[in-house]
Amino acid sequence: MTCFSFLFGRRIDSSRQFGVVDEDLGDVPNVKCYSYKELKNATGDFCDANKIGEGGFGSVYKGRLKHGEIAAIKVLSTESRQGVPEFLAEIKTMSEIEHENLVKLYGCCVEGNHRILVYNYLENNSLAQTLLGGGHINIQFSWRTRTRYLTT
Ligand SMILES: Nc1ncnc2c1ncn2[C@@H]1O[C@H](COP(=O)(O)OP(=O)(O)OP(=O)(O)O)[C@@H](O)[C@H]1O
Repeated sequence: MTCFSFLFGRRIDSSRQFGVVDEDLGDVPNVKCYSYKELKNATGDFCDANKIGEGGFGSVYKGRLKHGEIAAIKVLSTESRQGVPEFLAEIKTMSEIEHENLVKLYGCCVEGNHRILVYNYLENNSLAQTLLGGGHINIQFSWRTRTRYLTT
């Protein structure tokens, strides 16, 4: 509850940079809120050495949270084609779904203009990279296996 009061409280400020949010946040379930400071510490100040990827949302960093959990920390970039509505939609969707094959949303950070999502960290990068090669991947599939995954 505290988290979403906080979201509401910051909506006006964040709208300057990310655009006004029309979404009804009332039905968003409780999600853990992280401080920007904790995520900054977790990622070594979002340093390049900890950057693990880049998506439509912005940069993704690997970090160690204060209780030791390793997390994938997705920072909404100001240049992102996605905005606060997509950020909120991702929180809503991911907090409602729990499945062994889906990444788990630990929580988010909404502080000033910072919009950050915190997920559990998955080894071996994305399935696409594992199948297509490239990057530092520990799994090596045979071409027969790759073809099977790509055609099913
Ligand atoms: N939970 C995670 N664990 C480990 N690495 C991750 C995790 N989430 C994202 N990444 C890395 O960050 C990259 C970008 O991920 P992100 O989810 O932002 O975008 P995407 O799904 O690749 O693309 P889009 O945002 O356009 O849908 C991924 O390809 C992956 O390498």
